Amino acid sequence: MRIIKAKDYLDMSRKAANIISAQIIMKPDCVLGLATGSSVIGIYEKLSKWYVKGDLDFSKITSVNLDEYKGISKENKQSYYYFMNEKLFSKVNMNPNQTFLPDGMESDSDKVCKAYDKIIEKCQGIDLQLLGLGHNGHIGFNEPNEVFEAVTHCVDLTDSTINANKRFFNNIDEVPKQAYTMGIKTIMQANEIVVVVSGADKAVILQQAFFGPITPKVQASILQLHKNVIVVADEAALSLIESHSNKM
Ligand SMILES: N[C@@H]1[C@@H](O)[C@H](O)[C@@H](COP(=O)(O)O)O[C@@H]1O
Repeated sequence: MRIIKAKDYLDMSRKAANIISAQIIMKPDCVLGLATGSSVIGIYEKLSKWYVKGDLDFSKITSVNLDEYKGISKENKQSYYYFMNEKLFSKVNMNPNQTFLPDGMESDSDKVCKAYDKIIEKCQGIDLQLLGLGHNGHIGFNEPNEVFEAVTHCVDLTDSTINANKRFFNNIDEVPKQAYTMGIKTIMQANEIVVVVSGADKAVILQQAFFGPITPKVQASILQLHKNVIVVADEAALSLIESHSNKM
């Protein structure tokens, strides 16, 4: 695992966007595993700008997103589909037939999850997986658990996640209680993983996830076992980590 220290959110976004750009330039038909959340917005802004400048071409890229709320339509502004479309897909020349998220409107969980795993399987491997880090250590919507779930599944969101995400909704009752998420095995099979973490409020969980014991109670801790993980974090998020740590 490599940790790249960024000055602040903007610097973190620029550094992470550079890693993703390098992937796109070196392999124009790569498969990107994409994420939602505040931590990745700056990255999508950079990638969109570089596309407009003519530096990046997304036409051959395939993307598979980590997760989607259950019971929310694509048109709903809080859906992850809407987020991805607004922040990235509509800003670059991605082929809409090659961007995938779990179908939040399908109530048959088994059907959605199996269909999504088929899509991922057809991609023949994720070249680069982008991840944010939840305050409870979740990646995608893999919430603290007794086990690491392997493939796409339906999750009951924890109160802390519902609470953290209520800022995007009119009130807490509107926050969906369930979501579909890619599993840990699928994430771990990605060739390269880039985790972005920003802010003092993520300092404790960053320390637990990357320097604590590997446990399904902190799902991100499994990333310590991946051979090619880059954590791009700002100074505030890294404030509890000794700068002489051999991971930095
Ligand atoms: N499902 C998403 C995660 O994929 C994301 O990493 C996390 C952190 O979000 P933020 O970057 O806004 O802190 O939030 C959500 O719950």
